[in-house]
Amino acid sequence: MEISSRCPKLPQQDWLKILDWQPSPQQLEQFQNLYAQILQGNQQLNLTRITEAPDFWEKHLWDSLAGVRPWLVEESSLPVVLPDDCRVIDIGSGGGFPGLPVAIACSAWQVSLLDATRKKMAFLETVAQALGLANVKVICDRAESLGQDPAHRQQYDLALIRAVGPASVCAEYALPLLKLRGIAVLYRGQWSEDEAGALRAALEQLGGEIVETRRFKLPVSGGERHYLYLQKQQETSQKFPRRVGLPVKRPL
Ligand SMILES: C[S@@+](CC[C@H](N)C(=O)[O-])C[C@H]1O[C@@H](n2cnc3c(N)ncnc32)[C@H](O)[C@@H]1O
Repeated sequence: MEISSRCPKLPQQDWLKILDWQPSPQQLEQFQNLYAQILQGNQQLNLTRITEAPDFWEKHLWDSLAGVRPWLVEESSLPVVLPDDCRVIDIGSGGGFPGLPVAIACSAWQVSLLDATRKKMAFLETVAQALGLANVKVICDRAESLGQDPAHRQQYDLALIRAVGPASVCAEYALPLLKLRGIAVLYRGQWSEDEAGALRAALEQLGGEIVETRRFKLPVSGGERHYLYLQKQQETSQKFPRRVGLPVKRPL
């Protein structure tokens, strides 16, 4: 492919480090093509500031997959078994992270990428096609609206959400979209007990619980990452998510 040949090569080592998972040759090629597509899309759209190959590999690919490691390596201690054709939603997907790397790694999963920005979503549609990802769907909407739409409310086994806002806002976006017992993965950098306390208070109102918190160091830069696993224990009250803008303006 012409784009790939002009694109720097991604580092190939270290996938196994901490992640305990190794992509197939086809998946490696899809990751490389994803990198090429994102670099090209970045010329028109403000998709990401992470463009150097080692950074892209670590902060977009590796980090995206670290959040779903419990299912990648089938050693999950989480109280949920995801179905083979797991329905996943990546909320505030932006340039396609973590949803696209997850769709590449878990090809049986049905991954919906949700973002409010139409141009980014149109771009992600073309990327999914170029990569041959038949398991990816793109939705252009606000999380607050989708969470009140019966076609999407309580329809997902797994919600992924990275860099979209404070944890309680992410929880208000994610919990209504989950099936009962479904899991939301909150991708965080630093994480404190104070933040955990605020999140627990929000989850009490939303019918969820933090069932696990995992901490990893990124394999190259050593940056700290936390992955929070929230489970929906009870149906979320119909009053959540609140109307567009309110979760951010007045976090739970
Ligand atoms: C900082 S970017 C993060 C993108 C990606 N998740 C990542 O980690 O690279 C945040 C994205 O969330 C989207 N977003 C923020 N609030 C949203 C909402 N309420 N509904 C849908 N998308 C939202 C924005 O349009 C933006 O693309």
